[in-house]
Amino acid sequence: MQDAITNALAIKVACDKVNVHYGDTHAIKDVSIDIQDKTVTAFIGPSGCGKSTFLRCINRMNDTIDICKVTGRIELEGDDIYDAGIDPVQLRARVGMVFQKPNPFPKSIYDNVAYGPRIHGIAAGKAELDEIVESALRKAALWNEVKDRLQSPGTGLSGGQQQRLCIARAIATAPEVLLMDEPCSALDPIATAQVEDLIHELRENYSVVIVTHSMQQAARVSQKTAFFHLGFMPEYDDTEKIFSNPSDKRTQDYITGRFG
Ligand SMILES: Nc1ncnc2c1ncn2[C@@H]1O[C@H](COP(=O)(O)OP(=O)(O)OP(=O)(O)O)[C@@H](O)[C@H]1O
Repeated sequence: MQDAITNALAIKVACDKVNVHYGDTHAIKDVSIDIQDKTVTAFIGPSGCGKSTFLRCINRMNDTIDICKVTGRIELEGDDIYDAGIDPVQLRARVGMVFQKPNPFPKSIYDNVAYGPRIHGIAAGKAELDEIVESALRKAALWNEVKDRLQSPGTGLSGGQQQRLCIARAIATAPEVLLMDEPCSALDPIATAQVEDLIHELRENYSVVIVTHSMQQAARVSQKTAFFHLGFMPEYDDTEKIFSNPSDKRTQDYITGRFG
C-alpha cells in the first residue's frame, strides 16, 4: 500500500462531470477523469463518440466554436481553466496541441518553432530564442534533419517531418500537457514509428493525451486508456488492463472489433 502511494503519479488535469453540447447535440455526458502527470493517456472509442471534443476541452479549443457549450469543472494543477480570469491564449502555452494533419505555418522552420516563445515573450533575446528553437527541434527528433536549412519553409518538409515540426512548435513554449489528436493518421509507418518513439520520450517531462483510432497504437504508446462511447466514458484504467481484461462490456466489444 505504501509503495502504491509513493509511486502514484501526480494528477495533472482533473476533470469533473464535464458535459459538452453543440447546439442540441449532447456530445460529452458527465465525464470525470483524472489525467496523470508524466503519463501517456490514450482516448479510444468509435467514431463520433466524443474523443476529440473532450480533448479540445482541455485547452479550451472548443471556445472557438460558437455553438459549443462546456459545463463541469476542469482543473490544471488545481487551476479552474474555465475561470473568467484565465486567458485561453496563456492556457494554450501550458496545454499544447498537435493536430491530425500537420499544419506548419507558411513560415520558415525556425519561425514556426520560435512563434510561441515570441508571442509569449519567453526568450530574453536572439541567443536565447536560438537555444529554445534548437532544443525543441532536438526533442522532436528533427534537429539533425533541418539544422542546415532553418530558414527554409516548414511547408517544404515531408509529412512526417512537418508533424515533428508541429510537435517542436508545441513544445517550444514548455507546456505541461501535450494534446495530440490522431497525430499519426496522415503519416506513413516509418514516420508513425518516429512520432511514437518521440511520444515515449515526451512522457518523461509531460502529461501526453493522445486520441487514436489505432488500438495497436494505444497499446504501444500509452500507460492509461480511456474508452469513450456515445459521449460517455464507460471505462478508464491501465492500458494493459483495458486491452487484456476490460471491466465494461462496451469496452470488450470495441477492443474485440464487435463495433466501431
Ligand atoms: N464543430 C462541431 N459542430 C457540431 N457538432 C460537432 C462538432 N464537432 C463535433 N460534433 C459532434 O459531436 C459528436 C462528437 O464528435 P467528435 O469529433 O468529438 O468525436 P470523435 O470521437 O473524436 O470522432 P472521430 O473518431 O470520428 O474523430 C459527434 O456527434 C459530432 O457530430
